[in-house]
Amino acid sequence: MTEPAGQPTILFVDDDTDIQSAARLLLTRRGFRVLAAHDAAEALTRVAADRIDLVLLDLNYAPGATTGAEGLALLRDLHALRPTLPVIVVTGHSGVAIAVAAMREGATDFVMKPWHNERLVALLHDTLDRRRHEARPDTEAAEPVLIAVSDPMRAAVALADRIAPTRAHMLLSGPPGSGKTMLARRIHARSGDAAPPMILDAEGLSALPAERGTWVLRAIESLAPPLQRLLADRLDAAAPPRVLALSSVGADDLATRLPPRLWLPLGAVRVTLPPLAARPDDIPALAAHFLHYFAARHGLAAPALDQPALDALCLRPWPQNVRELRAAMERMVILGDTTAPPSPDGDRAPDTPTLAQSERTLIEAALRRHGFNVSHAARDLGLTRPALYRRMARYGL
Ligand SMILES: Nc1ncnc2c1ncn2[C@@H]1O[C@H](COP(=O)(O)OP(=O)(O)OP(=O)(O)O)[C@@H](O)[C@H]1O
Repeated sequence: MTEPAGQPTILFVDDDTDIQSAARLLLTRRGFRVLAAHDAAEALTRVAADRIDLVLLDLNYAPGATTGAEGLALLRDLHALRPTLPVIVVTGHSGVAIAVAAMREGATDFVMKPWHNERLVALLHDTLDRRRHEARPDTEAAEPVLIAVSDPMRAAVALADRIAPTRAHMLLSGPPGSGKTMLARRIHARSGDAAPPMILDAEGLSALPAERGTWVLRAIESLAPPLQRLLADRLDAAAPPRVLALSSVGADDLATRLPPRLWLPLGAVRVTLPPLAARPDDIPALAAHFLHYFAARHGLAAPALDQPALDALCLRPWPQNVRELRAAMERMVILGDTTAPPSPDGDRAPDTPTLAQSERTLIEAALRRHGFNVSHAARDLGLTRPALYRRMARYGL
C-alpha cells in the first residue's frame, strides 16, 4: 500500500489490455506509478485499497458497450469514496457527448483516444499541480460509500439502483450489519427526492409520521399490529409515502408475520443482501476502505494488510457481518496491529483446521452439485471464478 515518495500514482481504468500496456509504457517512463483496473469493481477496490493520486477513466468496460453508463456510475462512486480525487475521462472521438456528461458529473477533464503523448503527460502534471495547490487535506471518505465487489452484492446494488428513481416500495432483507440501512440511504440518494428520508425503527414505534416522503422502516417485522393496519391503509391511499422496508428475517418468514395487505405491496421489489461470510470477494475492498476511513478520522497511518492477513479476514465467519469488519478495522488502525481480534462470539480462530475444512467441504459440495462446472459453483458460492480457483488450489481440489 505504499509507494515511493514523490512518485504520483495513476489508476488507469480500461478493459482493453493493449491500451493499458501503451499507457503503462508511456507513463512509467515519465516517472508515474501506474496501476490498472479493467472494470468498475476493480477500480473501486483499487481506490479503496491504494493511495491513488489521479484516475484516467475509460467509460465502457464491456465489449461493444458505448453508452458510458457504467463509467458514469463509477465516476459517481469514485467521488463518493474520494471527493477530491481528480478523474480524467479518456474517450474515443465518437464519445464527446459522453465526455461532456462526465464533466457534468464532476470529471476534472477529458482526453480523446488516441491521445497525444506529450499533451496527456502535460495534462496529468497540470492536474496534479493544481490539486497540490488546492492543498485539501486527505480527510476524505467522510461520505459513506457502499462497496460492492462480489457478484451477489453487485447484482443486489444494480437492482436497487434501477428501481431507485421510481417511487416503488422495496423490501431490503439481510442479516444484521449486512448493509440494509446503507443501501436504503443510497436508494434515496438516487431517487431525486431532495428531502432527507425518515429513518424509523418499527420496534417501539407508537405512531406513523404525518409526512409523505421516504420512510426507511427498520425491522419491519416488529411493527405493532395496529400500526401494520394503519400502514396498509396509508399505502392504499392516493398519495402514499415511499416505504423502504428493512428486515433481518427472510421474505417467507416475513409473510407469516405481516398481513398480506402489507407484505404484498412492500415486497413487490425484494433486494437481499447476503451475509458477509458468503461474499468473501467484498472483504479486501471493505477492509481497505475502512482502514483508510479510520486512519483519516483518527489522524493515524493506515496499517498495510499483507496477503496472509487478508486471507485470514476472508476465512472468518463474521457473525455481525460488515459492522463487525468495520469495528475490527478501526481497532487495527488505533492499535496499529493487523492481527484480527478473535470474534466476540467465541468463534474459532480464522486458520483453525475446522474452519478451513468447512470451507473445503462447502466448495466440494457446490462443485459436485454443479457437475464440477466452476462458473456455476462459483455463482452459487458468491465467489468469482478466479476466487474459487484460488481456493480450489489452496485445498488441492
Ligand atoms: N457494502 C458496504 N460498504 C461500506 N460500508 C458498509 C457496507 N455494508 C455495511 N457497511 C457499514 O457497516 C455498518 C452496518 O451497516 P448497516 O447499518 O447498513 O447494516 P444493517 O443491515 O442495516 O444492520 P441492522 O439490521 O443491524 O440495522 C455501517 O457502518 C455501514 O456503513
